[in-house]
Amino acid sequence: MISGTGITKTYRQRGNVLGGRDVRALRGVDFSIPKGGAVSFIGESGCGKTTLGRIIAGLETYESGEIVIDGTPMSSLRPKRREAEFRKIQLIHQDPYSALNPTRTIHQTLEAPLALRARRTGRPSSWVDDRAEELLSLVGIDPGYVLGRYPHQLSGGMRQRVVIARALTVDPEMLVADESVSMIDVSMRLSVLALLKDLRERLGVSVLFITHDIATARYIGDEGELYVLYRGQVVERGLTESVISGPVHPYTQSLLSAIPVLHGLERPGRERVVPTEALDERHADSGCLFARRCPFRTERCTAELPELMRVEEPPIGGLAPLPEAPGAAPHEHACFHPVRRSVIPEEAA
Ligand SMILES: Nc1ncnc2c1ncn2[C@@H]1O[C@H](COP(=O)(O)OP(=O)(O)OP(=O)(O)O)[C@@H](O)[C@H]1O
Repeated sequence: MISGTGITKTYRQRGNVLGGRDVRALRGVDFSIPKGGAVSFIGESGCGKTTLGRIIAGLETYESGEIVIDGTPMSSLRPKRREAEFRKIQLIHQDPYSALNPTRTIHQTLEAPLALRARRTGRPSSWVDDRAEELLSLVGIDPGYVLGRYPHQLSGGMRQRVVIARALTVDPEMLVADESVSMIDVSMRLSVLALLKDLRERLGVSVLFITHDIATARYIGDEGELYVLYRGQVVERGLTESVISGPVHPYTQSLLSAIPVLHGLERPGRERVVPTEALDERHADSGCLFARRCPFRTERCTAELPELMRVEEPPIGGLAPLPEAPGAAPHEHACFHPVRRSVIPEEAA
């Protein structure tokens, strides 16, 4: 289990000739990713998803808050032990062209981390080759075909699978896939998604998926949880299905309203929400961060910052909430005027 509380991150812009301001990338984010779980972070460009993913993978510093891995707070550990804990979380580089060393064969690429692991765990050196073959088979490629080849001799899809196999060499507990920084094409994207789903089921590894595409989040996390980020704050979270079928925060509703309609088969949701203006980082930092763009804002919204709170029962607005399974993540939102709206495309009559 990997969790975080109150994570904040500011990128300082000292000496910026353009007179830029510090960027508050994360403003006190809490999250919890259960063992074997599927969690997606979504939000538009600049909301802080990549920063959060990199912090969770131990690749970025943060000013305040705490990351806890399997019950151990990371701030309590010395750097070497902390590094070892963060190794349980592997970021999958989504650009398969630059993620692999072009001068090394696939065998060499996998051999280095496996040999280190064999030494640490007292395994015989023959284990290294066996495990390399096993991992390649696990990600769906023929070891005999790829082991002696260099990255440029493989297709993009194969390279992507090798990258995932390399992440698996350390037996991680969690894979972090940041799609927002990826340059992979649609067909490759789908096969990576399917592979991650499969690995989650077969190995029990948890998957954190970072994307701006809500449909992708729905596919990867159909049994998992969805976190919607806006300007460094979680504005809504809960079971993916619950958030997608009954969003209560106007920002989530605006993301869902933008899902394209299948012409002739669907019609737009009846209560689609369109922000009143474009995202602007210079918008005020006081009150609700979405207030300036929200069609439903009131005076309270521009004066006070709403904290995450549980979606109330009985239903708010016209739509009934999904029943919550015992022990399931509660559906929460940060809005003073939560109303369920029918925003996703509906079947055409
Ligand atoms: N190294 C950096 N130095 C300064 N500002 C940064 C740096 N990295 C990110 N930022 C800023 O922090 C904010 C959050 O960035 P981040 O990349 O985490 O967002 P994101 O939601 O992942 O966006 P995208 O989908 O475009 O990758 C943005 O305003 C971004 O410009």
